[in-house]
Amino acid sequence: MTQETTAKVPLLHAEQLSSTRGGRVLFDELSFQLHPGELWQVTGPNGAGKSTLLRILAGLLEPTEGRIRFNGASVHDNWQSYCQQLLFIGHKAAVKGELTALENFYWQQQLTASPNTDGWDLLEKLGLLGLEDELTGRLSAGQQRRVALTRLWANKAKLWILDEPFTSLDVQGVALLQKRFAEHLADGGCIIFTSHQSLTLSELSPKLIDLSQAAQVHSEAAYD
Ligand SMILES: Nc1ncnc2c1ncn2[C@@H]1O[C@H](COP(=O)(O)OP(=O)(O)OP(=O)(O)O)[C@@H](O)[C@H]1O
Repeated sequence: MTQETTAKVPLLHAEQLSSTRGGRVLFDELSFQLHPGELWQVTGPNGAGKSTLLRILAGLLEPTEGRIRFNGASVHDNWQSYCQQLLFIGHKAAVKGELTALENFYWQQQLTASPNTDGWDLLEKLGLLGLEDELTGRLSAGQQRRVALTRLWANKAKLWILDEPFTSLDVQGVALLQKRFAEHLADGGCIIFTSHQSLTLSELSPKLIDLSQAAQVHSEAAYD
């Protein structure tokens, strides 16, 4: 295989995905390809099917039709290796409330056998120093979101699927997360996420999947 051919193999290939929920077609025959270093944003109004699409990509929900390939291989037939390359964070913070921020981080790190990241450095980076002894369940929504986002440092997955990762974050938190996005993309990772807001970091220029209409528009264009 030539280098040129290799470069064209998408990390994630969604083929002809359709989803009908509650008798309503959310999207139909949706196809797109995520290549290393690419950032994709799923947009659309409340109820358009953004979370549904991400849950399908993460293997948590079956599509009505269609299939997904990772590195050219069917996700369905290679489930275990897909899971090792995938980081999914849903729209709820999904942290363990009875653990501290540091314990949540170490738990995630062990779960994913990730390279060493210093937990204290990360707490400082995420503005959580001073709260290290507090149970995560007693932190504010934005602080809990920051604890959840420690997973982005405690994981070596290539593909990030993030549902509303900016929810509850303050301006500084949003900036920090965007910077982390840029690092991951520069490392050859790719990210697909939902958000009702536009990104502000100039180096991030997502491709858009717009689920505004049942027959959604797939746009290659980034923000203006
Ligand atoms: N378990 C379910 N059974 C049936 N329908 C569901 C189920 N979960 C969600 N839906 C429906 O699927 C549609 C899409 O929901 P989804 O959560 O994907 O939308 P969304 O675009 O992420 O919305 P939001 O911007 O509000 O987060 C909604 O109409 C919702 O009611």
